[in-house]
Amino acid sequence: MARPTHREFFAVRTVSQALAGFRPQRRTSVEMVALERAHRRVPATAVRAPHDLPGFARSTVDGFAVRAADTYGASEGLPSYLEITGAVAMGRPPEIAVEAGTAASIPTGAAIPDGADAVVMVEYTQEAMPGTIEVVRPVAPGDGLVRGDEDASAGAELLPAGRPLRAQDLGLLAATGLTEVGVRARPRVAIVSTGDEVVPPSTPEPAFGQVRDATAVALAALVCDAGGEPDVRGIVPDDYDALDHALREAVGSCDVIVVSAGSSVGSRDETAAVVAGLGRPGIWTHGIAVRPGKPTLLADCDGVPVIGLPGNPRSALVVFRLIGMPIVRLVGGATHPVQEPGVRARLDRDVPSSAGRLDVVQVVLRGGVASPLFGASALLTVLTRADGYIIVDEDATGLPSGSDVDVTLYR
Ligand SMILES: Nc1nc2c(c(=O)[nH]1)N[C@H]1C(S)=C(S)[C@@H](COP(=O)(O)OP(=O)(O)OC[C@H]3O[C@@H](n4cnc5c(N)ncnc54)[C@H](O)[C@@H]3O)O[C@H]1N2
Ligand code: MOO
Repeated sequence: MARPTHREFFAVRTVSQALAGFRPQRRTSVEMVALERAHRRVPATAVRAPHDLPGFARSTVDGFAVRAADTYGASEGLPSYLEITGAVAMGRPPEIAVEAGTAASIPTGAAIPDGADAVVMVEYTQEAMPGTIEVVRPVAPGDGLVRGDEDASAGAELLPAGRPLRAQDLGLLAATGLTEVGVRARPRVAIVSTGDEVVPPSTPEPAFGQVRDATAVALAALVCDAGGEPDVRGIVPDDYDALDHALREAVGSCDVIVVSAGSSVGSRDETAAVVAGLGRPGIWTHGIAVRPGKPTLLADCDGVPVIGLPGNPRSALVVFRLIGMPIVRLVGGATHPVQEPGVRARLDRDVPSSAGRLDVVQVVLRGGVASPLFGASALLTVLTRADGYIIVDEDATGLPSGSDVDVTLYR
């Protein structure tokens, strides 16, 4: 009698072990990009201020540049009288200096003239007679202005390495005259779909038993979200040689490889065998204690991280968000923790879970109440109906109805 073949994977790693322990060394190269193209790109090194910013002391109000001491004790009943000796023009060096008993009119943003150490807002002055103002409120030195190095002093770190550039970061770089920035190239991420039954989404009428590839295009979108450049490489049949060929090609031209399906223990599931022979050190784990997504595979093949995702599209997307996107970000130099948008909400049903396994549960949000969505991993609409998801940690054995939970929102 033929002995039944029995293959098995072990969920030997938890999600946190995977996130902390599977840290590929690979980083993309550095390229210079113009600010206009730098949004969300990742600085390869910290950016330092080439000079003081703003570079000269500036007024922050419309008013009069003064010596603060000349205004001490000023009030409505007992104003200080100051002689106006001139006006500072916007965008030009001041042509006058402020001496004791005098003031210069100044607009918001203009350079503070020599001798002045504060600016009185125009609202706290009035013209006593032509050429003389009354000041009815005292100012302290430094009031109504920013110092020449107050935004940044020369050499100070403006932006950290590894934090994707945001709109305000681009504004700061522009203000310092840095019109280009050195960033990591976008990691090129190969997306390989496998399965004899999987056909392109454009297939008008799949044969009975065939399914359209739902995963590749969705993974490509998540790759973009993680700062990568998706390289969708089509559908490979459940065949060792075909998959071996497809993955070898990808290793030569990509920074990360994502294989969807074929990670489980069925007779057609070739991913692990192919990945094991693809490069060193090879498979880091085959199996992660997560639901959905247990048959996940992580490998480093000659410096290229390989992520084998479960075939069910929903599971694939959940795992890629949890474990794949951090890998893409890391290879692309993003070392800063990502704050996903989230809200607190109250669960309206019990959520069961087993200890030792992390569960990702989709929820619908209505007025601060989170309703869990249940359904087989094969069902995509559980994801599309959801507003976000909650995580039941490894050490919890479920969450009771009424618990306050953190919901991570799908954007
Ligand atoms: N005996 C066991 N069977 C299964 C287990 C198990 O632990 N023991 N785990 C189940 C879980 S959980 C998942 S997830 C799947 C994962 O299987 P594979 O990664 O080997 O993937 P396949 O078997 O090839 O496909 C599963 C399912 O997904 C469909 N699929 C695959 N690719 C696509 C795609 N690109 N677009 C749309 N749908 C896709 C495929 O047709 C299958 O229906 O294994 C369970 N079984
Ligand atoms: O891992 Mo399966 O991915 O639970 O559906």
